[in-house]
Amino acid sequence: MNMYKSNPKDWKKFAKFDPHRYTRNLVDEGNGKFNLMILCWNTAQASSIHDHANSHCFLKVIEGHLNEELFDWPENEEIHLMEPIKKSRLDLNEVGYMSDELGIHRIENPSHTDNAVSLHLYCPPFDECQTFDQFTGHKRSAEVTFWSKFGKRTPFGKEQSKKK
Ligand SMILES: N[C@@H](CS(=O)O)C(=O)O
Ligand SMILES: [Fe+2]
Repeated sequence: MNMYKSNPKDWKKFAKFDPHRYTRNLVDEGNGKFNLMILCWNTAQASSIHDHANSHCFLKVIEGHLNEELFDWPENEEIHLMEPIKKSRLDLNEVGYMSDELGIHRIENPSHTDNAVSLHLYCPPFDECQTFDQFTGHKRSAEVTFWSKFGKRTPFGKEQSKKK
């Protein structure tokens, strides 16, 4: 991942943006052993504070840049404001690593003019994680979803219910 130098030609067809939320676009399922995905961050889009469900997470910025805020796991249920213990910036072609052992984090495209795109490898894959409210420290489970898989929009809304 470190050696790869971003070339949009390689990944453009997976990079789908949504005006309301950052998107997760599945590129490869690694025979069930890992998930490789492209995440697209419109201007000012961010994830909520979340864990990584015991998975190892490698990410590389392949367009624009991203900011990461690292937090400690909340110790108890008491209402408290979560303060970042570290803030870092990931520039184009930079690689980061995250796991539950390091804590929990939040990623943001801080730019108000430029999109950002990142390549994520999760091993093992996961379909649920926990998200945390920065203002209370309270957590809840959240299903993680793909905006597209292998370049095709994932069925959603009416289309999805027709299939059930
Ligand atoms: N771990 C997040 C993206 S990020 O904010 O690291 C996800 O899989 O959606
Ligand atoms: Fe993350």
